[in-house]
Amino acid sequence: YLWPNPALDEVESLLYEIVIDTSSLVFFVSPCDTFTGTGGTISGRSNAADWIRTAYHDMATHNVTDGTGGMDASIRFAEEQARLENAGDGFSNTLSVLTGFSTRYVSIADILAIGAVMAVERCGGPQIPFRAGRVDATEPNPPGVPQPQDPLQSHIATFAREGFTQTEMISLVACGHTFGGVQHDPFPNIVPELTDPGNTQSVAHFDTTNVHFDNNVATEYISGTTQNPLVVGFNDTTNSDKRIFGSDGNVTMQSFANSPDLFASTCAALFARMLDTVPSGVQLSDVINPMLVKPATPIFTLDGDVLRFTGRVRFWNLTANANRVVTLLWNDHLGGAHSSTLLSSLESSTTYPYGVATSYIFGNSSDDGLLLDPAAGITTMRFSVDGKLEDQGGVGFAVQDGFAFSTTSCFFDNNGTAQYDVAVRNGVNLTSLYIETEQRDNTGHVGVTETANFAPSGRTANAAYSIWTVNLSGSPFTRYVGAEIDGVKFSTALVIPLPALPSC
Ligand code: HEM
Repeated sequence: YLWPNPALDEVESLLYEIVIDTSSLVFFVSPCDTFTGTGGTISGRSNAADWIRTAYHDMATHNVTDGTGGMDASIRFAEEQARLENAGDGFSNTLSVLTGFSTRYVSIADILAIGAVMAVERCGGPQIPFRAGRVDATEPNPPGVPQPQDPLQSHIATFAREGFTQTEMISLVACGHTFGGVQHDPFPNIVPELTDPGNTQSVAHFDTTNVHFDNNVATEYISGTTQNPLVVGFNDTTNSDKRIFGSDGNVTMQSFANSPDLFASTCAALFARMLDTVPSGVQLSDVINPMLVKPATPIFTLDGDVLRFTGRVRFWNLTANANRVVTLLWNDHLGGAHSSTLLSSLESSTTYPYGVATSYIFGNSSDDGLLLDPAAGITTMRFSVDGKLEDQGGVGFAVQDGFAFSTTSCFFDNNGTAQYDVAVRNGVNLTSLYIETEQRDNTGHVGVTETANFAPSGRTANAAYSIWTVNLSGSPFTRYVGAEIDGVKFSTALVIPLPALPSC
């Protein structure tokens, strides 16, 4: 994809800038027996298993014929969770962690899919190609998740309705059931109460490595040692894995038992298909790979006759070179071309599981040349690394300097109201300039509303920019400035008041 793309930029970071700290999604599956529901790690449960099961149950309502259902986060509705086919608290546990990671740009459905990917990848499984763009359903889907007591023919028909062949059904069930197990509480007719202080929720696991992706679900099944409660359960009616795994004479399960690699590659492909099963009309992105050159959204501040340009750029897997020279090149509105060597003192490197990111900050000090003449401004950036040009195949990295925060913003101390000034470049095709606020609705979905409009103040900032203004009270931290320029909407965090506005 081409930068800028706020939605894909965020997803790319979630997938590849993997740091395990309390604010990260992967924290909740690190280590893989982490369980944030009742009982913690001694419960016999795991977030990893819950997250994978949740993704399947969200997808399982899909109907290939009419294109309804699929990965759309409809599982978040209480009406779906109350159905017998969605027994257990695994869905509410999953959503209580993952919903908070959704944003205006990344839907809950995308986050559920990323959660499943992280659970598999961080717990021994293969890398799963990821596409973004799932759309959150606004109401529950009709029922349609398979249950253990259903006959084999019904399971085959259900997976066909979801878009999977019988062989794919066998495989996908095995791929899912390498994690977790069946709990006593929601399934008392399958699992008896276990009196095990290390398994307080009485979970009968599908294989002996229940928080780790591996082919033990197949090797234990083929060798006859399996304790999978859906294979050797005391009630044969609910032995759905036994009927499903054996439905092709064990050919598929035998192949998985023979080859961990075949199991891993089959699961990677089928998990991807499961997660990419979306209602018709939803358009997913291409597979998201790490971006080799990825700027962060630049921020412009207009200070009198100076346009300050601050930003950051991240390079992926650069070859080590102590004397590396990275240059930012840019074109301006007057036909000029400029360059500035980025300071190695502002370089930092982070090693992530899938690669090394090397970042440079630019424009936050006065000596690296990014104090621009406002009339010239900037239209596009390019980078050069040791002489090699990085410009998205000639397109460049387009930058929007049509609006900039103005340092004329100020604070009326008497009543907590601030005057927010934004400078607008003369001559831009500006349709509207407004304050945005984000809020979650009662289903967790993040919406954006335009809550106030800027108006021209009649003041000019300099020959190139005029000031628009709005007075607002309350915290700026939840607010964004939005602008529609040439029919395209841009949004940027409201950073004017930082560190502090002067008094008006
Ligand atoms: C005919 C198809 C299927 C049936 C009848 C079935 C049935 C079940 C049942 C009864 C449980 C126990 C849930 C609990 O105690 O909370 C379970 C757990 C699980 N299922 Fe399935 N399943 C099927 C297909 C799948 C598929 C296709 C996947 C994923 C690709 C999957 C992933 C999981 C996972 C990860 C768990 C463990 C949850 C946990 O331990 O919290 N299942 N399944």
